[in-house]
Amino acid sequence: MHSGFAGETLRIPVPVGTVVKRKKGAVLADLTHPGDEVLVARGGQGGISLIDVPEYKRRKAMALSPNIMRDASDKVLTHGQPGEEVSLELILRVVADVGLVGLPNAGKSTLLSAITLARPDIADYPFTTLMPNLGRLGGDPALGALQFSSEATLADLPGLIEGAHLGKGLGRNFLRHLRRTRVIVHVVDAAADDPVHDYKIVREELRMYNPQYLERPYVVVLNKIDLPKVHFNFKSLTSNYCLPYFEAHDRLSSLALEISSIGCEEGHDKSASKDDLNGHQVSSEAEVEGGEKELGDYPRPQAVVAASVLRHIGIDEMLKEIRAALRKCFDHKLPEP
Ligand SMILES: Nc1nc2c(ncn2[C@@H]2O[C@H](COP(=O)(O)OP(=O)(O)OP(=O)(O)O)[C@@H](O)[C@H]2O)c(=O)[nH]1
Ligand SMILES: [Mg+2]
Repeated sequence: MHSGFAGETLRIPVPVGTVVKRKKGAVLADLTHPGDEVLVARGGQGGISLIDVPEYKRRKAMALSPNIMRDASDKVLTHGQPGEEVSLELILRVVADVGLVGLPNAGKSTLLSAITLARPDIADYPFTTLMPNLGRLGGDPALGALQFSSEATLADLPGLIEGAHLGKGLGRNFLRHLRRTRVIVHVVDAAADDPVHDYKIVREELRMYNPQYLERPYVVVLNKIDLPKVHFNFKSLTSNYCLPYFEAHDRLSSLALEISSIGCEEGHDKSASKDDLNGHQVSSEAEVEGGEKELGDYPRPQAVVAASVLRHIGIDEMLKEIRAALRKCFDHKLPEP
């Protein structure tokens, strides 16, 4: 019996981080490492030529298979069988250690380009970034060999808006990219009218999409401090933080203080304490456990740093804090996607 050459294996290259699942079905593979492969459809059984097969064996094979063909020169062949056909869904979840999140125009892409060799599009209008951009942060030169390496991949994500978890803006399309990140960096435009409100919108969107995101160590970058408005805005920041005229110059520190106080000490659910930072009574533990956790019940930021990523102000301090957050979760296992 003769068989022809086997057909070529069809390999479809996909980016690292691709999840392969059956359309509306089970996940077949999560390709998180370079070189990972998965067989999604087997090739068919090849056809066989019976030309040189002795007559009695040929008759036997022909009797066994209904799948027989005679060509013009009376050569007998059995047909091959078609290969498997599958419908798949390929979902990309980028593999990055750090995810940059914030409202559109906050300066996420500018930040990425300031500390890595990535050159994403940057522009003064919302939704400049439509797909995640990745950049590689080098190790900390201050550390010697064999010490903790803070090399990390950063993902700059498209801007978030209120209702993103429901699909508004670019919606859920990119919130899933945070799944594999260990550390989150919130980029906040400190020159905006109400940066605290902006920051809360983003945290709230993360919470609504996946509350686990709020448990991860995070750093808040108050960006654009080169703009005078950041330091001299005589309007109140929020209703709780009305700044009298003579304190207006200290807007930035008040902003940092207010943001760093949103949340609880790690390991201490705010609900366990009767008083919050402002001395207000908070709900009892039982009440919070029974209901949904609020932003204040999740950990506070590791750090709130002021920077201008465009003018390279505060970059060292920012990197120090991002590296500290990375170091903190260095040994922690990533949650299963
Ligand atoms: N003055 C000042 N402008 C900045 C700073 N960082 C970013 N910008 C400007 O802010 C605008 C938006 O910057 P991007 O980096 O594109 O913002 P983004 O957060 O990536 O925006 P999206 O991709 O739309 O979500 C650009 O015009 C930047 O030049 C900063 O530190 N200071
Ligand atoms: Mg961008």
